[in-house]
Amino acid sequence: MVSRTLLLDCGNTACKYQYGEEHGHLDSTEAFVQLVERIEPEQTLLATVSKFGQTLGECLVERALPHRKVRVRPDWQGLKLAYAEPERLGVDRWLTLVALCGHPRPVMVVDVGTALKIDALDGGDRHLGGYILPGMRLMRRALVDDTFALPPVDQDGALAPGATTRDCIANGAVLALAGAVDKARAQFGPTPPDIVWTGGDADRVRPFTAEPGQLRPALIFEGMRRLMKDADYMESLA
Ligand SMILES: Nc1ncnc2c1ncn2[C@@H]1O[C@H](COP(=O)(O)OP(=O)(O)O)[C@@H](O)[C@H]1O
Ligand SMILES: CC(C)(COP(=O)(O)O)[C@@H](O)C(=O)NCCC(=O)O
Ligand SMILES: [K+]
Repeated sequence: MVSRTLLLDCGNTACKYQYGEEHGHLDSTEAFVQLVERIEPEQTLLATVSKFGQTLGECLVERALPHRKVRVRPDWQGLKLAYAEPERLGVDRWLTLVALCGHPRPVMVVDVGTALKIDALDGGDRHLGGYILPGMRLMRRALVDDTFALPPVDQDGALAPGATTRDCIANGAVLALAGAVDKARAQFGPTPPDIVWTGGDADRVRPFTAEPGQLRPALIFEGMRRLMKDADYMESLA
């Protein structure tokens, strides 16, 4: 069943899909319609935190294509969420925790997308809370939008102090995000957690942190595949 299920992970910048061995990005509803007409999935599992993802959900309804939308379940398989209102946690964040559930040591996930999200588990499937920061592009764009003199910057950054405006901006974002990740690690208790990285911009930050950790680009899909194996959970979405 999993192999004939189309998995969609719609973030605020990019909508990613997996279908068996195939994966890619979808940047329009037309591209989405072409995809489903070509592959004819048995069903679609949609995880979205974006308007575009919501539109794809409507598109599936209009075409009467079988689909389910991932919802946060506060007590999934003993995964205890730190939020008093668990349903407020972004499904993308929850899916990274689902993927890491059962990790035998404290572990911190760093998801570098539109926003940079940090969440940690204590090694016993208890969520210790997290952080939400502007991601790489948002951080740079905020400077352009709210100043008169600062230009848009596209180049990759590094940790060294800049000697041009562009380098100062590019490297400032790297410094802020890599620094935040290093600082966050110390907030999750006396045992420094393992680090797992995901998100489209992970490799723009990861090389500049103290601990390289592990890169798992498809972590959200790993979470979705785990949920697919849980018939009760899938049933609860129907
Ligand atoms: N094919 C691609 N399309 C869009 N963004 C991409 C692509 N490949 C890498 N990226 C990078 O990934 C970032 C988005 O990361 P992602 O984790 O998908 O964010 P979100 O889940 O918030 O949409 C972009 O800012 C861009 O730098
Ligand atoms: C924090 C987010 C905007 C991140 O979105 P993304 O960077 O993946 O596009 C998303 O996880 C979200 O809408 N969360 C709901 C609020 C929360 O998690 O507390
Ligand atoms: K995301």
